[in-house]
Amino acid sequence: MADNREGKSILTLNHVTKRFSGLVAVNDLSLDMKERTIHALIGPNGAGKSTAINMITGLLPLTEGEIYHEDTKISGMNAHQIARTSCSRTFQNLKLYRSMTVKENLMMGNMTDRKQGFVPFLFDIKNANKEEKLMNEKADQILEFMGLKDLAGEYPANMPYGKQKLTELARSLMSDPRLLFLDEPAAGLNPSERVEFVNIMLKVFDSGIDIFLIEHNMDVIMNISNYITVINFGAKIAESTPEEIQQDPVVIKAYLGDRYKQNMARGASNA
Ligand SMILES: Nc1ncnc2c1ncn2[C@@H]1O[C@H](COP(=O)(O)OP(=O)(O)OP(=O)(O)O)[C@@H](O)[C@H]1O
Repeated sequence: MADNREGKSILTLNHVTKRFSGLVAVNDLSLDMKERTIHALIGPNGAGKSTAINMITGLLPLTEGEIYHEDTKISGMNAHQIARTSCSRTFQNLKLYRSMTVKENLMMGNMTDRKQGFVPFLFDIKNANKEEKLMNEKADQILEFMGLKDLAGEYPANMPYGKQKLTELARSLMSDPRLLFLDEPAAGLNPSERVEFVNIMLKVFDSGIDIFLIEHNMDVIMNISNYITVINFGAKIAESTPEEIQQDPVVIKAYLGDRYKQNMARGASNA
């Protein structure tokens, strides 16, 4: 896929830093994600990836710096305000409601992102009924799109982990995002679930939603991302296309390791 570096910026981080008392978790990180791309943020454990995504989506305040979604400054906004700028996310650890069915989880996801909040919804019965009908239809469409229609009435605990992950992704689509943040979407998936998830991610991208993702699985990263930013100890050490990143000696030393390089060489000679 083309990396679209000349395109319009959809997410911009300007000199973003996060300090937890003495520890610098994210250190002067700048990044420019272009629209119509899948942009990956990678790095070793503890490099600061989750902290970065938590700041971008409003779960953590920045210590320094600024973040923009297109031309809107989103640093300083809370998570709900940022969600209303057409950003949506999934989490490293699933956050599904265990006592609700798959479809109820989708509808609840939309409820928490509602523009007027939850309380007016409770008192405005006429509009609430209309809105519930629309949400119902939308949930059905998304479940169909994601291949989850047959599981609409199922409870998450009764489903394989891969389907639970897909349910979380489906719920994140209920708010009509333009930009989707995925925090380790392939973690815990078996190889066939991983293939299914990647295919669905690409389908979501093809539907017009740009994707920013954190992921440790290099097959996933190298196969689907257009552009990669690599961080180590909170600071950016490289950014480029997947082809260039996997050849970058600094990235190999800090993260990918010599074993990855040898596997790549073996793969190339077997091709
Ligand atoms: N709330 C917190 N308070 C103090 N330190 C924190 C907090 N959250 C994260 N850290 C520290 O900040 C650093 C970056 O952590 P972070 O979870 O962002 O890394 P990561 O790259 O997402 O790691 P992983 O790949 O293991 O998920 C780590 O040293 C971590 O211990």
